[in-house]
Amino acid sequence: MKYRIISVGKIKEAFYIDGIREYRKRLAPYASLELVEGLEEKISPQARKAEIARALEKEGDKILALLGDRDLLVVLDIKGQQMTSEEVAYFIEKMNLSGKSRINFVIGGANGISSRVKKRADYLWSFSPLTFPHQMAVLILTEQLYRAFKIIKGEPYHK
Ligand SMILES: C[S@@+](CC[C@H](N)C(=O)[O-])C[C@H]1O[C@@H](n2cnc3c(N)ncnc32)[C@H](O)[C@@H]1O
Repeated sequence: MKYRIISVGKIKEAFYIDGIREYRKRLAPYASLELVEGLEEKISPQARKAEIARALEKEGDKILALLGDRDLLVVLDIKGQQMTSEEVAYFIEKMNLSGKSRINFVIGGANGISSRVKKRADYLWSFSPLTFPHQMAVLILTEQLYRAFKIIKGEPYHK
């Protein structure tokens, strides 16, 4: 199984870049994790609802264009289902038996994710009811994937 994070926004801040790089390095012995970023449509901070909606749809088109029949889609969504880290490990094991070839984790930009992408999702995953910046969501995701693989392999990891 391959794993791919699709982040609509770019990872720009050095401290996020460093943290994400570190967890991807730690993950490397367990899984191939690709990171696609920067699908964001440029809109002004004063953009009205209709312009935001159009941008979300264009971002949604770009995300959906990356997916084929053998792709599973997990959308990171504040209003999704919450899981413990053990449940994440079980979820990944179950997905690994699905017969598909890649799990895609999508993290939205400043305005979230289009409803068409959420409809295509196999799972909507919420880390917590708190809202995190997209870069932090990517960092949390890489750490939780690393933790999940340590649990799956029965290897120790500092609590
Ligand atoms: C700044 S947030 C977007 C906030 C936007 N107003 C919304 O409601 O989706 C950017 C992205 O980070 C991810 N994210 C932020 N907090 C999250 C959480 N608690 N659980 C899961 N994903 C989260 C989501 O993918 C979200 O689209």
